[in-house]
Amino acid sequence: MMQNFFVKSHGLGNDYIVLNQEDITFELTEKAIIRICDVHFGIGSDGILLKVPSENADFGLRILNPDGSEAEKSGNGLRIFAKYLYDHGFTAEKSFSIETPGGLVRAEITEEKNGKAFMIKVDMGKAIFESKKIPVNCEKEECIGDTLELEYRGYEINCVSVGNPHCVVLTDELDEKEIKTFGPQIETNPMFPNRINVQFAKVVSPTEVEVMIWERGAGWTLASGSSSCAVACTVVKRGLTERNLTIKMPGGNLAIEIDEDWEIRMTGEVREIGSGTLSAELIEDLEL
Ligand SMILES: N[C@H](CCC[C@H](N)C(=O)O)C(=O)O
Repeated sequence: MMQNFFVKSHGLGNDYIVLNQEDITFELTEKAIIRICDVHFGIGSDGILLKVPSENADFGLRILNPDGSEAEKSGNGLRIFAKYLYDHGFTAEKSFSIETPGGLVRAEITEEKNGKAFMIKVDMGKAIFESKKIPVNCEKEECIGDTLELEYRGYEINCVSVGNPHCVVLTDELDEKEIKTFGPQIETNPMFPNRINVQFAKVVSPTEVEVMIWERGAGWTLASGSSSCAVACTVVKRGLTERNLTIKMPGGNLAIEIDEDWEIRMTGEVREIGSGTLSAELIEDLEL
């Protein structure tokens, strides 16, 4: 592949730039990540997916947030990466394993469109509710239905890990202004040693939940796969919905299945936006 070749794709409006560790001629420092993800000084995206070698799976993946931090897992990122591997000739298989810092998952191309991957299913692994494994500073074994006091108000929260950490707030009314105000306060609250992804979720039926997202290290995004999994696990655990449900986000819907031992499967579409090479001038600026 060409040096500094990139592909930009989105899963329901949650967009990522895919790079291959073997092709890049620069060090992917925090500064470089921030610059590449910047919509004005870079390509612009909700993060970078970096293809890396793996000893334990067919492929390896690192997930980098636009603030330069690294995530353990990304649901839309895994679906976008699976499409990249299939469409750009890294595999002819329709099912393969991917190792992430948050665990090993399996991806499957379930539907093609004009010979390219379209619908992708990912076995996201098992939900973890134990506070110390999320991690959440909470005396209780699980942080479900607990109160988090912020400066001007409190929230009842439900915390779960799907490889990366999540804090779910159940609400009757979704308000973009509210999550953009309190999302960052929850994300960075000292209760969460590694910070946390935040979702506000409204149950609309036994099989449908509407969600708004404030992502750790990325802020407001139109969709989030791991957030969808975290919300689904929360509403199932609290007996509010069935185990097979649709998570509806501003960017689109994901189908989530939670089985009896909290294994999670997520299915949804991915679309490629474009591809190209990072200019030498951008690379020069990264090294300033
Ligand atoms: N910002 C997240 C990673 C990306 C999650 C989201 N884009 C998804 O599709 O799961 C974190 O720091 O855990």
